[in-house]
Amino acid sequence: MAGEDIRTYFSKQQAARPAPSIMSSTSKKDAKRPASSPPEDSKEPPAARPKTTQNEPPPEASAPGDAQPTTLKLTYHEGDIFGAPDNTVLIHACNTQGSWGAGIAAAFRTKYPQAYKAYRNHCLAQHDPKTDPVRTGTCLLIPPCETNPKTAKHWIGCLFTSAKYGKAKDKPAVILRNTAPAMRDLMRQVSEAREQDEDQPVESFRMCKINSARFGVPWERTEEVLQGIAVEEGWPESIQVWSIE
Ligand SMILES: Nc1ncnc2c1ncn2[C@@H]1O[C@H](COP(=O)(O)OP(=O)(O)OC[C@H]2O[C@H](OP(=O)(O)O)[C@H](O)[C@@H]2O)[C@@H](O)[C@H]1O
Repeated sequence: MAGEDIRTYFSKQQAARPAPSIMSSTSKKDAKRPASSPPEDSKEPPAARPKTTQNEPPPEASAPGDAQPTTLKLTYHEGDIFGAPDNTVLIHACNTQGSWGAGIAAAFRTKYPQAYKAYRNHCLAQHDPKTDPVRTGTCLLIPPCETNPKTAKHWIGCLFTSAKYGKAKDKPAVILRNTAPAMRDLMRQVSEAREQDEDQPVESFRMCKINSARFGVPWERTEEVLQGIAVEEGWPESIQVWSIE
């Protein structure tokens, strides 16, 4: 991404969204929904949609000749995800219990102790795993917050794709169902953060092969879900997938 104009990296499609509360998706609007339901999408209100009959395609389906929406592209890279330049968002999958206990999450905990505190605070203080759990299908976006001056200025995107972890983790189908809304929530929050504070611009996105190890979902299934996400204005059109294998 170095040297690349970030305006070419983000989509220029028109959006019609009001601005934003940022960083956590637990907005007042969302507070009424149950813990396991994904957030509403920010598409046009239902009233604006054409009525359909049984013989007509659903409103989401495009008519013949319509331009297809741009969908998210993934590019593949080998190497250390943590070697990213400043202003990169590092994305990983998380449980809602406040644990970055193993796998790449444990590496995040070691490298970004302040971010780990922010994640714990979100799961255990802003929410409560027993009485008011973080909703799966959402994301916590943590801006660069480390106090060690040697630590790179990385944003961290925590995709809540499973409520629990270990043997109690959600089933693959549930994790996959949570993945697209969590990623869309991340995109929305990044887009809003860029509108609000130009001093901390997000310039690129790196993710590991989320869900694929401890969460037990074959990468190809997560890949298919991510590649189906329609890109909205201000969202990145591509995400880098980094692996060390
Ligand atoms: N140091 C490292 N550097 C670079 N890449 C590394 C790496 N270590 C692993 N990878 C790769 O990163 C991908 C994802 O593999 P992971 O198992 O981590 O994540 P996941 O998304 O399946 O599951 C999430 C839950 O795992 C955790 O542990 P706890 O349940 O808390 O104990 C969390 O807290 C969540 O809950 C795989 O391609 C690994 O090869």
